[in-house]
Amino acid sequence: MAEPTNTPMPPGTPVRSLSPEPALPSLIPDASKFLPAHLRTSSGGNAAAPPKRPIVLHIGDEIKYNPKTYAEFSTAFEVVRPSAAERDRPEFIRALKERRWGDFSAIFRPFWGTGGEMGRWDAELIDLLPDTVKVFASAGAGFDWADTKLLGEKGIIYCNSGLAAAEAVADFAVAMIISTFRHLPWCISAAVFSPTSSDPNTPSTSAEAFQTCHARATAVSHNPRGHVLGLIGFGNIGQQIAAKLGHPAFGMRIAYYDVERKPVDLETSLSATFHPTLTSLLAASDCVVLATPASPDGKPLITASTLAAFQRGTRFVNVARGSLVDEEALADALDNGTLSAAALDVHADEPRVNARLVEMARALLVPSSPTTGRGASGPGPGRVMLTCHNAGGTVETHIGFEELSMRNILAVLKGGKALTPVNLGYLKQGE
Ligand SMILES: O=CC(=O)O
Repeated sequence: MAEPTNTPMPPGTPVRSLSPEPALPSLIPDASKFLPAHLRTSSGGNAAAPPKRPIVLHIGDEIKYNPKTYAEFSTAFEVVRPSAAERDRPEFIRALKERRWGDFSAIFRPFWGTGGEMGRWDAELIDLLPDTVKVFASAGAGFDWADTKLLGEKGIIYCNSGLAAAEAVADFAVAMIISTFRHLPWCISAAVFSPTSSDPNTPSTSAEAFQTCHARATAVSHNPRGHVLGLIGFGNIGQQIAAKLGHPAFGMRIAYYDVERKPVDLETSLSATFHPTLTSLLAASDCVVLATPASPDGKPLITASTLAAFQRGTRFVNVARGSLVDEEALADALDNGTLSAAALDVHADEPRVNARLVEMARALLVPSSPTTGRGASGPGPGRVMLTCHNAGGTVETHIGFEELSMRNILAVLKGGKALTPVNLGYLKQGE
């Protein structure tokens, strides 16, 4: 996303795009060779001797995919990697207090699955950072695991890696959007159904489940073409979803809401219609997709009150953050027909998934009066698709996470500009 879009919005601003926009040159260099990492694992002993090169605190797994960039990175910097035990929050705090890793200049988290063991980067951790820290570059499009405002106020630029994840997230969103139109969870689960329930509405044999689905899914399934896809957040991810599902491919009509209206030529190239308010977007959409970062205050955007603005029978997809959705209100909306289907990759209380939504995802209930889709009311089969925060998770994303995080640190510590900063708005002038 262009820097302004990715800069934190003023308090109270509702949404912005999930990922940065500037086109980077390929983030995926030759990854064919595995470079043994020249890493110094902290011994847990005394502070390091004064460094000749800036120290980079590398949290999480070793670099796997980008040997060329890592060779440059580890030549330019002294890379210090705390052990797994040191990344546990109490030990991490102890180490920061002891200045065990010296006066480091950057924090580097190249992976998504590791490096977060110390928990949220809140005031407790940030206040312990040495004044030398200039940049924190991390894997991940989302950045709700760090108080980026406080980091900015301390003069530390936080760079996310949404750009590297955008294609994977957009691809996954496409699958989820199609699922809401075609009731894929029903089609999949009926084919592999094994009867366990005594519920009279539930098919009692797998053959019956198969035939029921085969016969009845038609009545509630629709082609996406011509339907309005309402994107909340129109950064790199939202734009890629629009490009994949709009004209000429799937022929959906693209609408979006973002804190910043995008340039007209971009709107034109994606045939996207801007809505100045969330309510107006919701009222116009046949399928609403969340592609925006978590609210800075952690509050949900999709609540009973915003759900009231949806058209009856709308579909809903979340590939952004679970905290953006009041899941009980969402389950109510599925129960009362406000929503005809939902697909959620992210959940409010991961790794736990809302029990009502799980029940709906498992349901093989036959609709008592199949409708034409919109306006389907009451529990219906296959209306909820739930996945395990998988949208961004591809090898290509991880190659990009590593590369982009290193490039951000190289840029900032060599006196240049961060590539994908998200908190410049909180840095004092001149920093
Ligand atoms: O959720 C995934 C990410 O933040 O990249």
